[in-house]
Amino acid sequence: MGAGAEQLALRDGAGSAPHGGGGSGGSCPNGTSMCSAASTLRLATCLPNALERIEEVLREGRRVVLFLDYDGTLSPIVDDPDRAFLPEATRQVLREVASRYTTAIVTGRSKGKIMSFVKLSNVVYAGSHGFDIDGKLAGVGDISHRVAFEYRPSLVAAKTDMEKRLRQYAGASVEDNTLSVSFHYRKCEGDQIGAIESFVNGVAKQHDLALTRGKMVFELRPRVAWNKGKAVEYLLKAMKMDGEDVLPIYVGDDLTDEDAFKVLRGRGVSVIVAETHSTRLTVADLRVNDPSEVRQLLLYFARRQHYPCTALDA
Ligand SMILES: O=P(O)(O)OC[C@H]1O[C@H](O[C@H]2O[C@H](CO)[C@@H](O)[C@H](O)[C@H]2O)[C@H](O)[C@@H](O)[C@@H]1O
Repeated sequence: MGAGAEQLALRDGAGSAPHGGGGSGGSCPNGTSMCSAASTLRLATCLPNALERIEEVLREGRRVVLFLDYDGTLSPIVDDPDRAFLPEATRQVLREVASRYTTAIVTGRSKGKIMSFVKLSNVVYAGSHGFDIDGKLAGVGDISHRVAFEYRPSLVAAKTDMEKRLRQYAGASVEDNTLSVSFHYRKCEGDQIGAIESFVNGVAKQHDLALTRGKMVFELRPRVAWNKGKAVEYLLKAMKMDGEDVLPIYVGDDLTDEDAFKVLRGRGVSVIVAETHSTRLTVADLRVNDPSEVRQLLLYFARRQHYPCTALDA
């Protein structure tokens, strides 16, 4: 871990080093033992705000590479997954940030869908939870990597099975993310969720797929050892950004982002998007409140004066 991140942790009111280092239990306003140094998992609300600490993190001068989740991070959560558009102000600042720092979007969305939402050519896209990577960086060239595409027929079959049962679960919808399939229950009655989970679990078993959980969504994906964390490791190498002089920063809100947070322990800085009333446990180092604070964080990168630029086309 970079010294900056370690200092951050030790000075944090939460009192624990995020990467298993020292420090004593501290004064988290929530007063919970989850904030103690002995625990790796901490309440998100115990974490310092990234907007207050980012300058300190960057002081050591490592070259920054940014990994950004989409839903709930760049784009606010909305009821209809097809209408989770990127706010125009965020697109503008993201374009600017990506012209200065190597930037990748790591999302559960299909690659096609995320490209249609973000509409920027100077970022790398890791769709389907990192199973489907595509992008082009000046000085590096094409970055393209698809994992477990042989599972596509099983995913299509699972999607068909789930669609057939949609009428039974009012409000539910199915989303094809190419190398994962989402079953959304945000608009379903609360008492249906148990039945939905058993149903989706059955479909997962039938087609030999893995089941993961997100924000009011169950997701089926190939049963292989790959996730957003593996995608980040792959990308760091492919981007030629895997040296000790590099500081990877990952911002995300969902459970699937924890895989990436874990990979960055001892190596980078992870920022969870979680509101002040959140009960979420996380291995992240820092927190921001919501996508508008993510935009403020990006704005900080866009406006920063003295920085080692890492986007090779800048
Ligand atoms: O990795 P992410 O970019 O965070 O994608 C994870 C899932 O996000 C989307 O679902 C979530 O956002 C929707 C729109 O705000 C919301 O309606 C839904 O309840 C959330 O779970 C997306 O639709 C999924 O396919 C992604 O896997």
